[in-house]
Amino acid sequence: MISLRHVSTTFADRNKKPIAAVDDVSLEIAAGSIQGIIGFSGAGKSTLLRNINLLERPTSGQVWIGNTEITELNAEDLRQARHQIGMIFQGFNLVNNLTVLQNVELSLKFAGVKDRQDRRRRVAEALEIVDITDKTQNYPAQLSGGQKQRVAIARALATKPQVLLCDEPTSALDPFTTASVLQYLADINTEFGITVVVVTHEMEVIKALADNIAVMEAGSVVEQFQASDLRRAAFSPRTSIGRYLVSDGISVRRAGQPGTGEGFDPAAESFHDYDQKFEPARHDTAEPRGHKIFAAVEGGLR
Ligand SMILES: Nc1ncnc2c1ncn2[C@@H]1O[C@H](COP(=O)(O)OP(=O)(O)OP(=O)(O)O)[C@@H](O)[C@H]1O
Repeated sequence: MISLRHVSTTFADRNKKPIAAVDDVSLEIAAGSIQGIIGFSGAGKSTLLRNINLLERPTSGQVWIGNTEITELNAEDLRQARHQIGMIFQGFNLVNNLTVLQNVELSLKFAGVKDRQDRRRRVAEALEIVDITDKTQNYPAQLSGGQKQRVAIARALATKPQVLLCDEPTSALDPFTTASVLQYLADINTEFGITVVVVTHEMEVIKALADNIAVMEAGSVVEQFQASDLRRAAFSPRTSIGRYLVSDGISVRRAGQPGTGEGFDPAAESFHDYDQKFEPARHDTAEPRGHKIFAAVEGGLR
């Protein structure tokens, strides 16, 4: 239902030299699925995500949401279409001098919901979905990171979108809070059938959440597979990220000791810089989506 067709986005660097942030990407994202996009820092993941709602308009190519080519829409039609596409960010992007209620209500005001009572009812519904009704009158500074992200999710859901774009949604959160936020995203996908697109550099996030995975390198999608492929013994990914995803984590060679030959080997992969951003997969407790994610830590989270 989301179709990116030959999408390219070029920026100019400080010396006016072109940077192909996204380079001829074609990607089909099935309605109701969770699509993960993973890659090196600077691979073009965020730009590609922002291409989907034209927060960053592609230099060339087409973006289709369902039967609508949104790259063709005029400003007013695009404004309407954007209400079908919610977005959350690593830094939450809440308005600091507005309460939780006012933050969520803002998206409804922008969407043109005129009736105040109607807005308030929809705010209450959205806050209920992420279990944060007790913080309605709080300001963002009075919330934890996880609570802020839940408010941001409520804000994105208030207009009842078909698509939820998530740009590094858990990168600023600790592992326990990460598990909680991922569970909400999984539940929202299951319950409302919302298509979720998640950009992240966190391997365990991709493993826990995504149905389908696209690996980006230097502006291109270089490999695609399904999460279920990662559990097939015969699956042999081409990219180092794919190999990391099927491995149990990083194996480090120690001087004078033989390597185990298992896991992801940063020395062998020439992957040092990248690896500093990545943590070993610590949670082998992740269950398939639809079950509780990270069941071991779930009890005290909500
Ligand atoms: N507004 C911009 N102006 C100029 N260059 C940009 C702009 N936005 C992104 N870029 C460049 O485009 C490339 C892709 O950036 P992008 O943020 O999409 O990558 P990313 O994979 O999301 O990386 P990260 O995980 O570090 O956020 C990078 O080289 C980046 O410096």
